[in-house]
Amino acid sequence: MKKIITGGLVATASDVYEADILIENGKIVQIGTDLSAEGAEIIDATGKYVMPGGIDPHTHLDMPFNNTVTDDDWKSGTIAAAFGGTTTILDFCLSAGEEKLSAAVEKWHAKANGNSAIDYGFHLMIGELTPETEAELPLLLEQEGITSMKVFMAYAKEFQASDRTLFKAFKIAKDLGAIVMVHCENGSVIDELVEEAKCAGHTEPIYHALTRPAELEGEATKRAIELAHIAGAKLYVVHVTCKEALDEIIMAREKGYDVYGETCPPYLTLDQSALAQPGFEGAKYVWSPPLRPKYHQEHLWNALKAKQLQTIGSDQCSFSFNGKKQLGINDFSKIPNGGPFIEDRFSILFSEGVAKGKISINDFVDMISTSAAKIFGLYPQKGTIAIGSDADIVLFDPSVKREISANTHHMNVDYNAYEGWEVTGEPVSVLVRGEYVIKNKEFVGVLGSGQYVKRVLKPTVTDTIKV
Ligand SMILES: NC(=O)NCCC(=O)O
Ligand SMILES: [Zn+2]
Ligand SMILES: [Zn+2]
Repeated sequence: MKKIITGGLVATASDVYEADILIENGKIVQIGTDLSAEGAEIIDATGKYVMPGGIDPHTHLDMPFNNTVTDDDWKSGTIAAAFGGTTTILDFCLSAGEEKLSAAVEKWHAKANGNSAIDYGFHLMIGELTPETEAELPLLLEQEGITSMKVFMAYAKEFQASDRTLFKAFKIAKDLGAIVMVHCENGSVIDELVEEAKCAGHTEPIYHALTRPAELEGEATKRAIELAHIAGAKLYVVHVTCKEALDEIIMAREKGYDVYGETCPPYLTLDQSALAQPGFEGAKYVWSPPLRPKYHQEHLWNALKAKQLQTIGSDQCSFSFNGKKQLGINDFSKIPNGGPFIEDRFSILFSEGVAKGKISINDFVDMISTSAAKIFGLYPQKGTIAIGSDADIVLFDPSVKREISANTHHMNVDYNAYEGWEVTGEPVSVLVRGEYVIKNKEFVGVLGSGQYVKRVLKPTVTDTIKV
């Protein structure tokens, strides 16, 4: 079935222009004025931006974590993502204990297959490397088309890897042409601070933030940067929250190091005081690294504007407040870490960024889609509006206002961290490979129609597209 999107303003990472788009067999086949094609369905995009579908490079769906499992699975998570303008997610495949990495990938395929409303790929999540897992990596990454793996410098009881493993991961990634994503916090020192706080009798959610100071994110970020540099590898720092980490990233990029950075909507818009609310309310805002004092936000916006940070991930990792968050009612260190952000990533970034004049519409498209496509090997199949690209397209109304609420969101959680916020701008219709998933704000997609996207490893660091 052919479709022509007409009357809208096409927005990419570099341009904004009036044009029609002809879609055929899931691809963009023509961009121009006054297009026509026999039998084509005409989609009127008057008053809307026509932009590439969002690529969310950081989600955790149906993931066991902190002695429980996230509340959004592949069904609810990908429907919510689609409502929010996201057409591809990259989710983290987690191996449990001694499990082989290939078994984890198989498990993740089983979770996603038949359940995803949008396209998807995987990152590998690796703990301490063993000779067995190390031996598996090259073939696994190549066969599965996985170009990225995440290593944790925190969460000692679950995933924290030694510096030696981190360094090995960088060397392997360099040889294969993959990128290592690193959770940069000094987990060992955090554990000590947590013990101290608990011994002093502190139980409240705010101690989650107070025991994970920004300096420990800055220190770990610097360590990861230097280890990646010595190994000659690319580094992607996930969920950057603070000036201390930013300073290290900016310094490294100025020296020409291959370092990329991601931040997430809450770090740009919410602050540490959310955890200090009376009672247990602050548990809704417990994730890692934690929310910081407000002044960090300006540094993050400036870094985005200056392209020192490249992407916005949701870090979707949802736990209901009246459900799993209650595991930490008497002990802040037992509150499952994570929040629900897959659905409002577009709205928050557009409303707080573009509508308030902090970033341009081109910056927005770059951060929400294009940069992630380039860094993780999806570009130009995805991440742009161009002839030959997948017709993953969002019709975005920049003028509409709506109130965010758990009563109307589509995530499988009983709260929204932005409850009551009025935002400007909303995805109205969303197409994945030319098929509607959201049509005039209604879900019309098919669970299971989302396809697994294989990516291609780039053999050398210098071959990669710089963003
Ligand atoms: N961010 C968070 O608190 N939960 C998800 C796991 C991670 O990305 O560290
Ligand atoms: Zn993390
Ligand atoms: Zn995460």
